[in-house]
Amino acid sequence: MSWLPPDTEEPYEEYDDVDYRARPNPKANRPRSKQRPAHDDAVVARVTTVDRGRYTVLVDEGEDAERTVTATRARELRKQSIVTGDRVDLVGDVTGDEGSLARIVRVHERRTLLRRSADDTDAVERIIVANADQLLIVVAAADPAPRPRLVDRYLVAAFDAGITPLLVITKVDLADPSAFLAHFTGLDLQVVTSTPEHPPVAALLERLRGRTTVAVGHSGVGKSTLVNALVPGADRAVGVVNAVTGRGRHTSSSTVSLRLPEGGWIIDTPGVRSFGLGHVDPENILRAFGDLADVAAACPRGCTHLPDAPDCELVERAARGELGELGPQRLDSLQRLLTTLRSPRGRGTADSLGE
Ligand SMILES: Nc1nc2c(ncn2[C@@H]2O[C@H](COP(=O)(O)OP(=O)(O)OP(=O)(O)O)[C@@H](O)[C@H]2O)c(=O)[nH]1
Ligand SMILES: [Zn+2]
Repeated sequence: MSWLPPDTEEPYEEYDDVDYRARPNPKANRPRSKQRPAHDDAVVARVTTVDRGRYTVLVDEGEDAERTVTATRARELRKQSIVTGDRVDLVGDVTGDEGSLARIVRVHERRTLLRRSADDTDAVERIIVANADQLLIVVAAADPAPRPRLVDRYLVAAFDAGITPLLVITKVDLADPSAFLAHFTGLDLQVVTSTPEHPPVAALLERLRGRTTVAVGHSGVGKSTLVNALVPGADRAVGVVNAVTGRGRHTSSSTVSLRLPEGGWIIDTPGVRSFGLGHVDPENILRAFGDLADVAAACPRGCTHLPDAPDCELVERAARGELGELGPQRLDSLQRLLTTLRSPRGRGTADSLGE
């Protein structure tokens, strides 16, 4: 499992080397590290799918010898989470031949980490995807109705992870999304709209090229339809929205990496419908609003930056009209996201995902 202790910025290094090597070896007098092979012959691989302790990885990516290999994890990595998107070192049978099994012996340092908690009061986090640079948030204009607070939660997760969000509104043939989109005018958020007849393939491929993008969205919004349009042959199962619940059928549940025709990856996360945000540091959210973060540097220590915060530099400058044209709206968005973090989910239904 990939549970990690709370309040640990970079827990991986700890698990990577120090943790297990320092442990006394009950079976021998020699230090355990001496028994361990150096794995100098290890090859680098990309984890594309994780399924109950089995990892599907890609070796020699982009080369003639590129192949898919099935792997397990080395015993000493039992405390280390290994997730889709990870770069790993692989030893053993790395041929990828039928019935072969390789072994993951190291996980490379991660550039980004998209994570979630079980719920908002829970600081224990679970990593969803490693090394992604973009979060594709798929929302339907109708059927199911869009919920700004759900998108807020996705945005918080993206900003916390240092990942760029990109919003796709599907089913604009069914409803006009402008009222919904008005919620996000203060954000640096690219928005693309989609219908099955006019999937924004060119516009999206442009933004996805060469990057690793994680796609998230509530069931039934048309994410599979979109992924199929983007990745010919992806064959993501398209469900039917239940007329009563407005939800789609859950057709698959494992996170899958799909290669984009023009380079780059899209990682589909059918199982991820909610984002507990208990682990998120509000500072990371503020950091995503660079201009406001600069101003907030002059705030009192521990300032919440919420409308009632005493002597908040942001609130005061906004009131004096000194935050620029979009400033008040941006502050509004920031405050909404910070409030999202503070209000435990599950009390109301507005932002609970009903799953
Ligand atoms: N009218 C309309 N229907 C769409 C659009 N995109 C998808 N749909 C339909 O919405 C339903 C759900 O689409 P899916 O692609 O399965 O949705 P999903 O988000 O992958 O849902 P899960 O598989 O449950 O995660 C299907 O019946 C699609 O045909 C759209 O832009 N307009
Ligand atoms: Zn403040």
